Amino acid sequence: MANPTIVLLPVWGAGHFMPMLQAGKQLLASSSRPLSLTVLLMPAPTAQSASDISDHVRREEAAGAGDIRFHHLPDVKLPTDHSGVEEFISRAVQLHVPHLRAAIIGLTCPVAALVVDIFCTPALDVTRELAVPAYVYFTSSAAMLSLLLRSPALDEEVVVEFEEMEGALDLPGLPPVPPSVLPGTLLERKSPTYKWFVYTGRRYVEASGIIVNTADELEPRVLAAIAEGRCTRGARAPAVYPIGPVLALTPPAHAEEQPHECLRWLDAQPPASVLFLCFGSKGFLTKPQAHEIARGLERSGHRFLWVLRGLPADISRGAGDPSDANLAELLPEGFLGETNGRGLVWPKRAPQKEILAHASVGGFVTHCGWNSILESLWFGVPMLPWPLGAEQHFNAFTLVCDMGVAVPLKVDRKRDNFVEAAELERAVRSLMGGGNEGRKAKEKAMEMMVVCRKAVDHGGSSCASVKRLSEDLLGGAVVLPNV
Ligand SMILES: O=c1ccn([C@@H]2O[C@H](COP(=O)(O)OP(=O)(O)O[C@H]3O[C@H](CO)[C@@H](O)[C@H](O)[C@H]3O)[C@@H](O)[C@H]2O)c(=O)[nH]1
Repeated sequence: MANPTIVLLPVWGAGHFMPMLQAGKQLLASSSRPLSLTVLLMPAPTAQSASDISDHVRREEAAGAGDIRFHHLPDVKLPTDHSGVEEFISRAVQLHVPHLRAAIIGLTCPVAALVVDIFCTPALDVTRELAVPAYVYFTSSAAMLSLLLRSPALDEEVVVEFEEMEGALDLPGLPPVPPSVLPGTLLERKSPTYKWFVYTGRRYVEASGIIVNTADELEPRVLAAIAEGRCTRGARAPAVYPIGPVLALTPPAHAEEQPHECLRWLDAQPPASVLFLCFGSKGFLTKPQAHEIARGLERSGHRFLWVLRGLPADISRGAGDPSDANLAELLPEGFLGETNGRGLVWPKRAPQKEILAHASVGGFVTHCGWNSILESLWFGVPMLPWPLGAEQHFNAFTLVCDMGVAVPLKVDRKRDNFVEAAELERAVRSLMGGGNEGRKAKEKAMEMMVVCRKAVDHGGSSCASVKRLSEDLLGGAVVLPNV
């Protein structure tokens, strides 16, 4: 009989697809018996995501490493009347449920599990029907997982909107959480995205396990709280496998390849002197905000490498990718000339991981996507958190208040996450200027770098977790009637 296969159902965003595939590859590599990967690809909703994914698939197929098969699911008519990204993805996944079912039934080998992205809760219906073990691949932090698992209880305990409640929220394993940092999905209880969040929290307990892109040593208290059932009202929570940091690191460039222009610019800068600003795969800035940043950076006097992206061409879809920035239109007149030599503004997607790995980078202004945070920790770079949406305000809170790897930045969430020039200048000076706050964040980030690398090394906690997971998957493999 053919080797058992792990079926992956990723969603298309850069912060979801790549880490999930990478995790799947780690599982194949650490399994004691041969396993294969079947990756189900839902058609991506934007041209950029579609081309990112097909590039990635092409590279994987060309490399031919491991037994990995990609299976394209048919097109569906995507929703256009959604109220948020979460609802958009979740409804798209719902439309794919029949295709998913057919794809799994059509497999001609035993199925070890279906591993679904955090947005793919509707797929759990298929695993239940076919009695296939279901696992969730959680692309965000364990802190965020604890919030999700605890959300059905919070929904009953708190009767007003969270922002109107008195005091802080109790999330086991974390310092008291101010409601103002909760993900936007939780801030309006009547909204479909709120309902989606609580529904997801309720259904996660059905999974055989939750694979989390974190390490035991990064979030020890939260992981312990989940394992002890303190986030699920004492009920046994699904087994949690912290296997991170899972980072899809770019292989070193061939000697004959020219390094990226941003890296060549960094080569000419002193060690740890450059502040790197990048707002994730979806982040873009308006002209007033870009002006404010420009003024803040100029006045701070520090060196910077700023990835500045413009408005998506089609903003109505909620999932649009930012466009290449028109710098002449977005930046104040004269800014590029005045900062020439100590600053570089890059208007397109940049090789973030390679930039964070560069010795000249000393700080990172990040939108607090979980992958960006892990990448920053992996290279020991302290952060200035500038959350823009999703669970990023909550991530920013944990970076500052729990991990201590970031200097706080005042972001006005009620004004579309606006940051004033003076506030940015203050925070940049604090992070990059050698003061107490910045030094502490740097020390902590260096500590976390060691922790992250140890965790995935042989004998490390995440390495052990991947092994345990691959054994559990092998043990649970199901033979469907078609085999
Ligand atoms: O110019 C760029 C911009 C981004 N990246 C990469 O793109 C990924 C971005 O991932 P992440 O930092 O997680 O941000 P998002 O793409 O915004 O991720 C979504 O998914 C994450 C994981 O669930 C959530 O934490 C975020 O809030 C959500 O917005 C990272 O690997 C970056 O290195 C680049 O290489 N170059």
